[in-house]
Amino acid sequence: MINLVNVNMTFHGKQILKDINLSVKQGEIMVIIGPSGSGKSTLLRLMIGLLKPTAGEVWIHDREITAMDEDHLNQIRLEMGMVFQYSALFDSMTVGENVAFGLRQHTTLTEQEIRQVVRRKLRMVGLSGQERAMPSELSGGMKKRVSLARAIAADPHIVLYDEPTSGLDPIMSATINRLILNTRRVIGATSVVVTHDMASAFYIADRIAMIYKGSIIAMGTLEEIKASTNPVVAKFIAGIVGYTDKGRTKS
Ligand SMILES: Nc1ncnc2c1ncn2[C@@H]1O[C@H](COP(=O)(O)OP(=O)(O)OP(=O)(O)O)[C@@H](O)[C@H]1O
Repeated sequence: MINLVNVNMTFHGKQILKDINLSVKQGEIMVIIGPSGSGKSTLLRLMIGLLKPTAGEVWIHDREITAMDEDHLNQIRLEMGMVFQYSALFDSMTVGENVAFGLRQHTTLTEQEIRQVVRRKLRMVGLSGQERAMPSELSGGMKKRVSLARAIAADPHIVLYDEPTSGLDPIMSATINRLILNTRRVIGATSVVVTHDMASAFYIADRIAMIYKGSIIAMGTLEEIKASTNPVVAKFIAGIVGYTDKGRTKS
């Protein structure tokens, strides 16, 4: 369970997030949509404690994390996995070492146990036998899948995804979408997915929250979002106000 209470975030005097209240239920897939620069990635980084809000509270299960020191935050992060926007694999490590990284750092599993987990997670993302490959040998979609295998290596209670389908063709996007659903089914993880890909949002979301200029302007099930009378929401989901490949919004 994730709970954001009156969260505000300011960078260099500019308010990026305003009075955000967001509750993600156990096992739910919450999708965050919104134009480029509206504060979506910032929201994810607040949830995993990489940023501290200027004001407000961030609750992970029953613990409020904003005032925690790094040691306590690291303990909380053991229960969380994050799939970063650009996969963020360690280029000098093999695929297997990437997936094993967190397990080696933070668990007491033996090497044999770690190898078994790595094999299982790579199988889950359709990359069986790729342990020895280097990230540079992989396509973008494969890198995303390795990144997902790494994020779920320790069976986290919470998985955060930052633009998991960006830059992928429709077939690979569909594969990633199915993996997100499968991850929730297999490990029961509470999931937050930031995306500008409306097809993906519609496919995987239990609920959708739309951020616009730092505020949540709509939240609800797919049907509720589709029925929104807010013109900004209606235009966004119809693709009229949206994200372009150049990272700018059009209106
Ligand atoms: N560490 C930082 N320091 C200063 N400004 C920042 C920082 N991180 C984000 N910002 C600013 O906050 C705003 C929101 O950024 P954020 O990355 O959260 O948006 P986003 O909705 O995820 O955008 P995109 O869809 O393009 O990834 C942007 O104007 C960005 O420049």
